Amino acid sequence: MAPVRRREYDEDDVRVRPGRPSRPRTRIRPRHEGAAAGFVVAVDRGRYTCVLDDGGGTITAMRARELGRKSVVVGDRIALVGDLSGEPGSLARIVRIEPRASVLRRTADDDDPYERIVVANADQLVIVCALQDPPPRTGFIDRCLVAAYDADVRPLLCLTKADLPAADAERARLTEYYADLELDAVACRPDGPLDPLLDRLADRLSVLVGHSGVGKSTLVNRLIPGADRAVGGVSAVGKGRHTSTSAVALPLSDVDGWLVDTPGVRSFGLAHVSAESLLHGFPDLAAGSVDCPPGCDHGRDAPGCGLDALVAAGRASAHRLESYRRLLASRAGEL
Ligand SMILES: Nc1nc2c(ncn2[C@@H]2O[C@H](COP(=O)(O)OP(=O)(O)OP(=O)(O)O)[C@@H](O)[C@H]2O)c(=O)[nH]1
Ligand SMILES: [Zn+2]
Repeated sequence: MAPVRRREYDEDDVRVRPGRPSRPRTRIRPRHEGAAAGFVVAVDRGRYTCVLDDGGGTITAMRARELGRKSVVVGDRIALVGDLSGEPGSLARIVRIEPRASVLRRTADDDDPYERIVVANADQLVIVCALQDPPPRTGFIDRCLVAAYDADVRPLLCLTKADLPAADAERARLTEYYADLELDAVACRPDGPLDPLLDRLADRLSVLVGHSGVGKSTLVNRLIPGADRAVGGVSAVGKGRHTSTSAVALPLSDVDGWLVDTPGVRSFGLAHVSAESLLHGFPDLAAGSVDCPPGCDHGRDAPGCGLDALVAAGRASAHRLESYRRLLASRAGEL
């Protein structure tokens, strides 16, 4: 008999029946002891593409009924049983979702109560933003920062089209705007090396998010040759083949690490983020809230709000406060 490993049992597992010879009985056997570990790289209509930790093979799986209503999302670490061969037509079962290190959420709109998880276990949110064409929008970046801080995921600003004429001026403007934040940023140009970006992607699960046209697909295709992400909305392979709008995790070629492309996610609705958490997305303003009157909502008309005092004292930027209040108002359905 195999030796019993202690951690598989605890007091709840052993029931001693009174009045009988005290023979401990195992009530609960550790479930799916031999299950394989893996992680989810794509989700498509109830089918989950998973990569096995052991050997790195790719298999297709479905959810086991015992998962109940728990959703399985890209990035989830899971336990798999059944047919793990990966042969065409084979189907494994996901029997367990491991605890998530981070959960990146969004709602479709700021007033949409239905929140969905974009990616589990992400280490980093890469906010892709062009320096020109389209010009950078700090409102979008601020919104992504809130989502990142809320999810406890590191934000990285990735500035594309650094080769265009207005790039330097725009970059200076952004640096100034985010001067009070420890916000890491890299700039990319088509003719320049991607090493600074690769350094930051190495050994991480990174999620890319950006508006249409900022050069996200171009970037993914450079980082992962063969990824065939549609550039300019048109697939390199053929029309319609890459119109999927769900997230997909792709392995980086030159370094260890994964990149999650989120074609369907153009921005983050923040209905699920509380007003206080929203302030965490603005660490340069947060200090002001200690001087607020009790119950202050930090809104535009809040009397005696400490955030106004902070700006008046020159310790924070009025533009940043304006951006915070715009998000606050948008969440409250005022826009
Ligand atoms: N000048 C310049 N143009 C770029 C750069 N990166 C991308 N582009 C161009 O910008 C346009 C949009 O690029 P995409 O990679 O399709 O942008 P996207 O963010 O994936 O947008 P969608 O395809 O709509 O999702 C294309 O015409 C690219 O050739 C860059 O670094 N510099
Ligand atoms: Zn306040």
